[in-house]
Amino acid sequence: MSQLEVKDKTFLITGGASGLGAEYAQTFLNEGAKNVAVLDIAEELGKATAERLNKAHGDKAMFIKCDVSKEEDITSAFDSVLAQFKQIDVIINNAGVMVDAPDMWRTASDVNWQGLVSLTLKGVKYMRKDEGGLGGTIINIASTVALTKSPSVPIYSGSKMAVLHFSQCLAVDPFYETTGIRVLTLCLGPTDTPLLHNLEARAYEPKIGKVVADMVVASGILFQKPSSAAAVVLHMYKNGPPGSIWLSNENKPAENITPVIDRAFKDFEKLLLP
Ligand SMILES: NC(=O)C1=CN([C@@H]2O[C@H](COP(=O)(O)OP(=O)(O)OC[C@H]3O[C@@H](n4cnc5c(N)ncnc54)[C@H](O)[C@@H]3O)[C@@H](O)[C@H]2O)C=CC1
Ligand SMILES: CCCCCC(=O)/C=C/C=C\C/C=C\C/C=C\CCCC(=O)O
Repeated sequence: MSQLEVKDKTFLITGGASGLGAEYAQTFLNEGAKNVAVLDIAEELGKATAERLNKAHGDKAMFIKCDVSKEEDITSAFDSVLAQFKQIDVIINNAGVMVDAPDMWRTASDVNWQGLVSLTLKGVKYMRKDEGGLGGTIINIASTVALTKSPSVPIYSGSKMAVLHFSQCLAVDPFYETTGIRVLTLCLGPTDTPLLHNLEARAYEPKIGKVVADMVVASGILFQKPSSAAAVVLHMYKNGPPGSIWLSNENKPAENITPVIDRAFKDFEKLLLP
């Protein structure tokens, strides 16, 4: 597969006001993206990010306040991006929160899971070539916690496993041949953003949160640079075959882990199929 162009493409990035979403916006504009729409619940931050991007890149960015846990926000944000930029070629479903605490887990699950599903379905409907669209790319952000067991944040981890499995099921052949839409998934390892601050308060139970927070400090686990994650997303966008799953961990280059995941599923199939 030849490399896909970033030039002339319009990106919609959720959770793009700060953290990794803002890093992805910057990276794709640096690569010549035509436009970037930043959707986020954080209004002041989002406006400031769009202003900064516009200063550096000449009015190519827009901010739209959008809470991805709210269906009506997603619909109206999607329509606003189309009204302003006339097209959407790439959706990065990046918005995510890690809070399994009793008063927050439902809202967090709506953001991490339902919001991502909703925007993916909206993107598919709009982009699909078999219904008059131009095709495109949808990048869904999962996590390495979808591949390992994290007892302190089981709800967050479950939502990331759901993201991974939803994306791979959606992409099964002949999805790409039919729609012209590449669905790509990123399993992201620990990356230095506010998501990993204040770990103690994020567990489903305070006692466990303390244990994890202490363990992370004691183990000296590497939080990779946001720029490493962005480089992987750029690589995936340019080179990722439809349905592929990628790893970004410890500042290493992009690794296509589709064969590893497929092998595991083949083992399940051996158990389950006649
Ligand atoms: N930082 C890390 O170690 C890892 C992050 N990830 C995933 O990467 C994605 C981005 O995470 P970070 O940038 O690290 O987090 P972050 O906390 O630094 O930034 C998250 C962004 O999402 C926005 N957001 C929160 N709730 C929202 C909502 N309801 N609607 C729209 N936007 C909302 C926030 O305002 C913020 O701008 C998330 O999906 C996260 O789960 C995955 C694995 C590791
Ligand atoms: C605390 C889990 C942080 C999850 C953030 C994420 O999406 C991906 C992180 C990848 C690795 C974990 C990073 C730091 C945590 C280190 C040990 C976790 C132990 C998990 C647990 O006990 O639940």
